[in-house]
Amino acid sequence: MASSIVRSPLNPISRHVTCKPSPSDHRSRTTAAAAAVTIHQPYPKQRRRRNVPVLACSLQSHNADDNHNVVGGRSKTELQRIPDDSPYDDVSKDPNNNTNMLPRPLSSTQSSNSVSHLRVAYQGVRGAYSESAAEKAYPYCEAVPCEQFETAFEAVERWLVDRAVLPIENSLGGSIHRNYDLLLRHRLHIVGEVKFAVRHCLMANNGVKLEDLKRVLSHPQALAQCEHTLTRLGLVREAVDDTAGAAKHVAFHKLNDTGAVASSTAAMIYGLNILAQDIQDDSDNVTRFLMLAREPIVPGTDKPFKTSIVFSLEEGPGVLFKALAVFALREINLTKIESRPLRKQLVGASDDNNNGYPKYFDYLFYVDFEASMADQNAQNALGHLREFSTYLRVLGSYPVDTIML
Ligand SMILES: O=C(O)C(=O)C[C@]1(C(=O)O)C=C[C@@H](O)C=C1
Repeated sequence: MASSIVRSPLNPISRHVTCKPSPSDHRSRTTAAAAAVTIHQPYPKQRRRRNVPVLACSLQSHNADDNHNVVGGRSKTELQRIPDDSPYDDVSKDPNNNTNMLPRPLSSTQSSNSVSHLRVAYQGVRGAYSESAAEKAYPYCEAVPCEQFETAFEAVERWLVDRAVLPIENSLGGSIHRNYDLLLRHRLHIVGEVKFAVRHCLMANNGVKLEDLKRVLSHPQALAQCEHTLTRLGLVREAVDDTAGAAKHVAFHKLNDTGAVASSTAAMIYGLNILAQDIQDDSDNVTRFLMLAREPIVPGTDKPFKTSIVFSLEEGPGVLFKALAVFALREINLTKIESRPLRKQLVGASDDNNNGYPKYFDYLFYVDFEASMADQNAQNALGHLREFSTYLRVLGSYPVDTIML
């Protein structure tokens, strides 16, 4: 009986050549960034205007049509706006003195589903739960598939898309640590959250029966969420980049001893047969996704807001207790706390010595609390926390998602 997860040697999504832009050359950066979008249209019937995947590494296109698709309904000049880390973000250095290049704060309604024509990056291929979450967050959006989580962050930073929607925690599998780390590494802002009910199906090619299956492919989180069923069936588990990518791989290679764990939407898109439905260990299986943008939203007090922060603490007894007490004292409810190893170069901390011994186990604490940054109580709590934190960053203050889909 299989108990371990093995990483599939096959990457079902990426079959691409690299062409990295030079970081020093703005022109080559924007051109290469635009060329990072390549054509993949294996499914002729599309529900709505879809874009082509953003790849982890750029592919220089030689096809004139590719360039047309890169634009995806927007003008090329729009896509070639200056990225956030550009030397031109100070308008005085912009040769065209174009003030439109300056980021504008979003209003809290812009973070919500009232915005149309947005291009929204998600990780995975069509049929991934992240795509559905992106469509819940921005119902009229153009969902843009990305190879990796990091690609989605970069797509926003390079103005290839307007937002990214990425999973951060699941009620059965826990935190998606990679995205916590990427939130710190990148300078995007959390502008909203989406909670999405994840209902997994076991699927295979037509004619393949449950008893024919020897192994099953899926995202590691999805495999973990279906632990009981997969163990009962005695299937060898193989981890791939996303659930829909697993379904696509099984269909594309016409595998007859391998199934996939993915959504019913993925089964439909890739023409697979659903052998078992709702195979997650708990019927209440919810993934929380974050909506990310280049600019923060203006926090309000007109509806329930949540704020996400990250901080590190001075060394000493009871410091974490004191840090959490700043919220308890003000009756601010914490909804999530996560700790991750602190990589000093990311927060600019100095190399500490612990009584002459080097310190290897420094941590960052990610906390979500139920208050808006427009609320004086929350401002006071953070002012208090700053007194004994060595690093503090507000990742975003955004409306709470109260509608479960
Ligand atoms: O693979 C997908 O379909 C995803 O959207 C990714 C992901 C995740 O990373 O947690 C999202 C939701 C489910 O919990 C399983 C997988």
